[in-house]
Amino acid sequence: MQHFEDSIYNLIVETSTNLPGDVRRAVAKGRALEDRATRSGLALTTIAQNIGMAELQVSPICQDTGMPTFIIHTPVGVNQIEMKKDIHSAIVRATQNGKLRPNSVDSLTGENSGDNLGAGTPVIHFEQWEEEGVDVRLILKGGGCENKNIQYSLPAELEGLGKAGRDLDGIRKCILHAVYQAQGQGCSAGFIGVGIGGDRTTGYELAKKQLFRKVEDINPVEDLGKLEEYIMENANKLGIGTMGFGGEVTLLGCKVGVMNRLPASFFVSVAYNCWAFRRQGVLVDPATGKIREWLYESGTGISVDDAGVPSPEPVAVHAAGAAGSGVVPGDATIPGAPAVLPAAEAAEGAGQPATAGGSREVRLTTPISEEDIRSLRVGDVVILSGEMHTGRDALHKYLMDHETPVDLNGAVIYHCGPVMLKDEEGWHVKAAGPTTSIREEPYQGDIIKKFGIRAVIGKGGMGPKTLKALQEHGGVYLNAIGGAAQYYAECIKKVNAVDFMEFGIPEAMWHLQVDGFAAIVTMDSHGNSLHADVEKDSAAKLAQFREPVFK
Ligand SMILES: O=C(O)C[C@H](O)C(=O)O
Ligand code: SF4
Repeated sequence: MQHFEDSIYNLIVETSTNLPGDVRRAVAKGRALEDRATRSGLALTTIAQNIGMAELQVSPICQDTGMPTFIIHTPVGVNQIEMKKDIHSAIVRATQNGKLRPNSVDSLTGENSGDNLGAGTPVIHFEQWEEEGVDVRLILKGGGCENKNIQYSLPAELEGLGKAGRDLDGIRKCILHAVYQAQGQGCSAGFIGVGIGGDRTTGYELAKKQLFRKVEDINPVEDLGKLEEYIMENANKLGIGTMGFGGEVTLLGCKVGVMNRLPASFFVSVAYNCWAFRRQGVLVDPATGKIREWLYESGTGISVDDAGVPSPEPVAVHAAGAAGSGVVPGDATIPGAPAVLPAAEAAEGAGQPATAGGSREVRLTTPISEEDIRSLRVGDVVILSGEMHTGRDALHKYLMDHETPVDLNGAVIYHCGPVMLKDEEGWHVKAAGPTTSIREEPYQGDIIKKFGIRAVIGKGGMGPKTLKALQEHGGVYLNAIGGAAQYYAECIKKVNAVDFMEFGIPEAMWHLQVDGFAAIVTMDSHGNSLHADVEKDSAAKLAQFREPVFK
């Protein structure tokens, strides 16, 4: 198996950077359902553009390259210990080359191992089979969507849906609830794998295994096929939309599997995967270790455009130059502005009642004044230039009772754990999309006030405590498009400095010079929150699924 390490390295790179054909078709289908002029439509356009950029630059689609999880079938007699060593070595190499983010963190000390190896990482499941080849499948599932996995123990009483019994209809309710509770926080529109039965561990395993099925396959169990079809027809009626912006498309795929259970247990386990659904597989020659065959259709050449035409060449997406803050009315033209903007203008030009309608494009340069922030409203598109600072879990906790190394008055904090590489010239950003902001809810309001921060960028929105602080202090929450790591990396012109490297690369405080960084105001300083509105609205819509369907 001389070439096995190389084969695994290629598998990792392909999985991280090139979204497979079936997933792309699902994204294209979603785009066709969504009005392009709405906020969700614009988000899908950015996602499509990001998919193209990642492939072209052979860089991670999303900065969170997840928990590398391998499922491997080997013929009897193949040395699994050697294979494991090769996998580890390929993981280290992919991390060094910026194809994977260092993602393995000591749960007690918080220390990042730096090479993606550590207790429990990567995850490798071996199984023997009677075929002659070695089948290796890999999924890179990020932390944000992993956090939205959910397990139900039936019978249960479900919010909005009432009683869910130990039958197909109870399972139906669990799945709809799972989609609802994820809101936009797992970077919807998502894919779900569902495991019925098993115990708490094997139920989740079964759910994750469903994610290895092809998006377009047909369930061999007739009842489960009907259930999948029903979910695909109805989950979109929840109106959560891409990134939780509200809209027509919330779910791109649903796969359900079943196994036996104990008489006393009835688990329904749901694995939620973001749109950045990165999984691939290879069939490997057991003698040489060379790749014989790729197991999922390559994404190359498969358009993510709803019209089915080849995607346009990805272009630089930053807004060019001119310094200074200023509010630009929605119909103004900004040369070289991000791709999201022309579509927003088109919406207004056509006078469509898009949810993004009435929004403006506002250019701001850091540090930002309170006056500029107070003028912003939910729905405005902000185009930022100047310096911003990354900060996520470790930094927020730290800042609660420490000082900051840089002046944060008027500053912008970006909830982001980037992929970074260093060479003789210094640090380079390889991928830099937003992380789920709600994790900072316990700290954010206090931190905003303590340091005079004016804007927080992240994804998925924040809660009432932060909203109150934004109102009192004069701040905004800006929602960037989750997973669009190449799109945002392009806006980062320079790494000015870094603090707290001891937190590890994703958690360090990176001081980044940006130009034309576009994000949407989803929480403003007047007490408005798009996230609260969408959650309330989708909760009301969930209740329409209360009555039994599968009797
Ligand atoms: O860790 C990250 O960069 C993002 C994470 O996957 C998330 O969705 O919050
Ligand atoms: S940021 Fe979004 S797209 Fe990336 S791994 Fe997390 S949930 Fe997935």
